[in-house]
Amino acid sequence: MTDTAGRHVGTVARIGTRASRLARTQTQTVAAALTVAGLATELVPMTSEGDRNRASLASLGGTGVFAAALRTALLAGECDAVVHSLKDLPTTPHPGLVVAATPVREDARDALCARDGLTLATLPPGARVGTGSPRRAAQLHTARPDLEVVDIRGNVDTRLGFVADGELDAVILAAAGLRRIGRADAITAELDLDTWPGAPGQGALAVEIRETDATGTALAAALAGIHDSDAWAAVTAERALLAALEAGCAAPVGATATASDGVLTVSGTAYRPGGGESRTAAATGRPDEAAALGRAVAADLLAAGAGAWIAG
Ligand SMILES: NCc1[nH]cc(CCC(=O)O)c1CC(=O)O
Repeated sequence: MTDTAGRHVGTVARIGTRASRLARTQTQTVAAALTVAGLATELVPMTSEGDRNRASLASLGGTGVFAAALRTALLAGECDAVVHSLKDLPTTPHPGLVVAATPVREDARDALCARDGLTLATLPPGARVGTGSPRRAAQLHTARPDLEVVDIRGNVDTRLGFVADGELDAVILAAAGLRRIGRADAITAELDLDTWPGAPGQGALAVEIRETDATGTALAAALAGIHDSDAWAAVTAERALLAALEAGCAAPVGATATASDGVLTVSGTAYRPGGGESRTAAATGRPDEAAALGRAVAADLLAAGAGAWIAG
């Protein structure tokens, strides 16, 4: 295959993927969309430290543990594109790489997956709820100080297994991931974004490629065809908010932005790590102001005293 400038870009776009069911499903979805857009694709399996290591996300260094190995392989030319969950992607751009597409976003909400159809309101006092996320832990402590929050790790199937085998009463997971792998049946309550914002970028995918392939290639053209500009504006605002707080994906920060019909709304909430206190700020503007809006919301959160909860 040659690009519009006649350069050789390989006959098939090789898309690197982590081995988890969620990662494979997400990569296959993007590959299928690229095939429809006229590009031949092939999946290349990889392993990341985030998948190998069962230590807590925070102790692994949080941001970037899932993305790092994929990015190294991409830069080494072992694959031509990688698909990330945007919420796992560090906000600092990686030298030599660019996010070339964000497809239409899935559900950005968190979901409670509890035994016996229980909801956040009906879980009994002392119920054991699993999450590895400081944001979800702070949200749980805030909404239900009487619950026991248990730090867990593992992929989506592993976490659902803790409820199935009775070790935990519930776990909190991203609704998007559950839907993508066909496990929406495990959801007993979806958590409203107004009172329970998800992680910045949650529910959105990012396709990252080498900067040198970003213009004039068949890969770039096909990616432009699966890009959703509203999803891009929303996640750009949420990630600018996170970056301006100098916080990573392990920070107790939720953000939710929506773009439609030329209007972008951005809201962010920072939590005291142990729960019990939070600050929320919001802004509205145009999609092309996404990054500035996100930074403005972050500045309001810092002015309201949220900085002390995010540092460290
Ligand atoms: N940190 C793991 C991770 N990264 C992306 C998702 C779900 C899919 C998404 O949010 O887009 C998950 C699992 C979860 O939080 O339940």
